[in-house]
Amino acid sequence: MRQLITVMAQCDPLVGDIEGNAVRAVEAVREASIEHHADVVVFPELFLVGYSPEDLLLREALEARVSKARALMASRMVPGVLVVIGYPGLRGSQLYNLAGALRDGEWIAEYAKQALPNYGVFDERRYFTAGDALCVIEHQGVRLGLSICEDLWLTEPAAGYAGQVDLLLSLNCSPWHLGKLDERIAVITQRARAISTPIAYVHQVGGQDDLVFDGASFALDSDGRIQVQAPAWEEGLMPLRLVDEGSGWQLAPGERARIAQDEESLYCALVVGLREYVRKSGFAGVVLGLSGGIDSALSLAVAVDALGPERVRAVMMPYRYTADMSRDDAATQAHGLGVAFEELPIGAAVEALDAILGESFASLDPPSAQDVTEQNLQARVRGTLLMALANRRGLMVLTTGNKSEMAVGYATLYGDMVGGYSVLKDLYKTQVYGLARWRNAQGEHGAPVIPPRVIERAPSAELAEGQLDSDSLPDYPTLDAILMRYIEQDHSLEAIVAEGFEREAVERVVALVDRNEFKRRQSAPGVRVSKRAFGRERRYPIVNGWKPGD
Ligand SMILES: Nc1ncnc2c1ncn2[C@@H]1O[C@H](COP(=O)(O)OP(=O)(O)OC[C@H]2O[C@@H]([n+]3cccc(C(=O)O)c3)[C@H](O)[C@@H]2O)[C@@H](O)[C@H]1O
Ligand SMILES: Nc1ncnc2c1ncn2[C@@H]1O[C@H](COP(=O)(O)OP(=O)(O)OP(=O)(O)O)[C@@H](O)[C@H]1O
Ligand SMILES: NC(=O)CC[C@H](N)C(=O)O
Repeated sequence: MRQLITVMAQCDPLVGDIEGNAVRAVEAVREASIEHHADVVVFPELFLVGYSPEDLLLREALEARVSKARALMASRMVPGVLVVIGYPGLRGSQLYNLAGALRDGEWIAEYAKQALPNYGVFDERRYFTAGDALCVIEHQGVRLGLSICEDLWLTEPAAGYAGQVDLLLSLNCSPWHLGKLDERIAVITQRARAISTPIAYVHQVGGQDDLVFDGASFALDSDGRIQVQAPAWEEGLMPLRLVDEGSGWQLAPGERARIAQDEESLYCALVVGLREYVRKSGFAGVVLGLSGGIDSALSLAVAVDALGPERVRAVMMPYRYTADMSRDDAATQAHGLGVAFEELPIGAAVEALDAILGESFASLDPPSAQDVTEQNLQARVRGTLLMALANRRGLMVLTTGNKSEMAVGYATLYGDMVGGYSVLKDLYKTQVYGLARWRNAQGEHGAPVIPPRVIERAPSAELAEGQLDSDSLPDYPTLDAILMRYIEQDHSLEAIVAEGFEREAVERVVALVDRNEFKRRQSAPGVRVSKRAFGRERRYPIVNGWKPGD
């Protein structure tokens, strides 16, 4: 019997650290060779520069740095092992998204990605020229074909490999959103069947700005059945075996890791997104305002799971509208999770600002019931204090807004919107509730990490006496149902009304969404978990005269 061991290197590069990523690759090849007796080691798409490098791809020094990194890899390779890795490369005057093959100190073949995605979060045509040729490498008697991510999402160009290769190596960076893994597996399964060839789907893991990559690399046999499945959300080397018992090369059954689904994978995405943002940016940790409400409570739970309690600080900043229940719940949660906790009352600061503003406001009519100046001052004092704590301690402020609030502008600019990163940014409020309940159910010995009262009480910004979110917004299930139709599904105002929602509520919500693009543009980045996150995937002009309707 002959066999070929291919190791899928599910690694996490640092975008832009080209030399560092080459060193990471060299170490992974060594480990794959020692631990798994690898004959072939495959890395994800663009691994040397990391995904997505965006306009770093336009830097003049890029080509020289990539060449130096490839030379470094060539000088430190394990003899006899074939390494396939992604990088950008100038060939002639054109930049290509390449997969190169290295063996015994020599780069022996190169494949240029043919299908360049330019939708959703992708902008590859801004940088790359499409390749037009297949690439087959022979290694230890096995014919290996190369392919890069989007190539397999189209019928062509993989079709050309049918009957020509024994295994197709696919290098990928496929940003995660809810349901993505199922979508991905369905597409790649179809491709394996169509060309009747086993496929090794090698995927990046980790986080980069707003994008998260789930790993979960896998290998399919020529009937499209998964024979090897790497774990999601963690780095690792996953071997797969091609065996020939006389009747040709077949993919042998291998390890099959359990893959998290639904809330578990959503929660993992938030944890990985925050952990990698903080680690790669070099912060000592994070600080957040803990209000006794659900958004900051869930953000705190994610932060502790991502960074450990010793790198997280929580601050309760009470004012006259803060209920005792909020103070108690904040303290209970912080102590339960073992994070540093302090109370910084904001009364003196709000009063000082009121006094300074008093003279300027004196000539104006008394504020109307709708005037939010005083409410926003409270939020801005809190934001100022959090930024001061972050400055002095080398921390980053974790901002806690969710997608429902960001959609309708229910947040204060330079107030509760201060912060470097947001874990809930792409989660509707109803999803926040679901995830908080899920996290509580995972507590050790059933102990909730979020006090149940925080989940059960009616949501309030506590910026005015007896204030409830429902005073200014439809209840969250209704708000989210309208928002999901308007934002995720692009339904028009009239179409949403026709689906049975109250016209007045739909008009109000749609107007708020349209009017608050200015606020979203100034909001912190956060983990993308949907197919239609604000920012890259939903780009609207701030100033515009579009009338909502049909
Ligand atoms: N198109 C545009 N382009 C650029 N800037 C624009 C703008 N339209 C308004 N602005 C500016 O923005 C200001 C209004 O924005 P901003 O000052 O933020 O204030 P605003 O949006 O008027 O009020 C904040 C709202 O968020 C609610 N809130 C605050 C804090 C926490 C929570 C919560 O539960 O999470 C809710 C609060 O109850 C209130 O309804 C305007 O005064 C104007 O200066
Ligand atoms: N009393 C407070 N102490 C500390 N932080 C606060 C306080 N009030 C508000 N914040 C911060 O501002 C954010 C916005 O809070 P607010 O209560 O106004 O609305 P929210 O969106 O319902 O959030 P939450 O559900 O966390 O209360 C909070 O998540 C928290 O980070
Ligand atoms: N990097 C890519 O080519 C990714 C595109 C692909 N359809 C995905 O998200 O999986």
